[in-house]
Amino acid sequence: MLVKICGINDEAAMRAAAGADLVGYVFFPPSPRAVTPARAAALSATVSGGPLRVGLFVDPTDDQLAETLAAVPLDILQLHGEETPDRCAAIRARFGLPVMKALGIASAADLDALAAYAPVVDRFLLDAKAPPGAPLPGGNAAPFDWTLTAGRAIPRPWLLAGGLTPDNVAEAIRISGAPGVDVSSGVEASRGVKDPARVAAFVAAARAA
Ligand SMILES: O=C(O)c1ccccc1NCC(=O)[C@H](O)[C@H](O)COP(=O)(O)O
Repeated sequence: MLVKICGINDEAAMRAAAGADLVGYVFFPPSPRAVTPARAAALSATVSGGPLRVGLFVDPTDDQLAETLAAVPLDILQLHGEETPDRCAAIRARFGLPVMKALGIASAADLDALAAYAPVVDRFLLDAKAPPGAPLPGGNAAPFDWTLTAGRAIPRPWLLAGGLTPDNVAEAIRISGAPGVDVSSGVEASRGVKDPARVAAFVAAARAA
């Protein structure tokens, strides 16, 4: 079970997430969880040999990616915008890092899009579609119907995201069949502020599932 804590923006949360496999830094300024590349580098230094570092971008330019990577080493690029398969392929080739493509899921038909991305990405993050009027494309505490992925062949390793919490993650894994999970809002004390106890509880609950 792969566990990712997304939107890490302070040291206490980073320490609490040390038992996770992946931590996500949000490089999208409108987000309340956004960090600068320099801040992400400082946070990474908090935990030696810690989780893999995922950089979350929304329709990034090559310049944004290059400037970010010059300031902070990242292990995986998460693309959470409207990036096409061709754009994912170009980013992966130019920057030489694994790409995790986030896709919003609201119906079984949305899973059909995975086939076009599978040859050019390394992992999927299946999230709820942003609710109408939501200011962010992700991190909205919105779940999707977990039965949609049950028994369905997903053509790359994947993480389940959207509305997960320490209390529902075990059930979500059981119903969806997910081999990995990702959380942001569900481990926060208030929007954009991680609660270290909830972070640790989420990791423990996902590991026990
Ligand atoms: O978290 C954000 O602020 C964010 C902003 C812009 C694009 C994506 C964002 N988050 C993506 C994630 O990976 C979240 O962990 C995922 O959407 C689940 O979020 P939540 O439902 O809040 O747990």
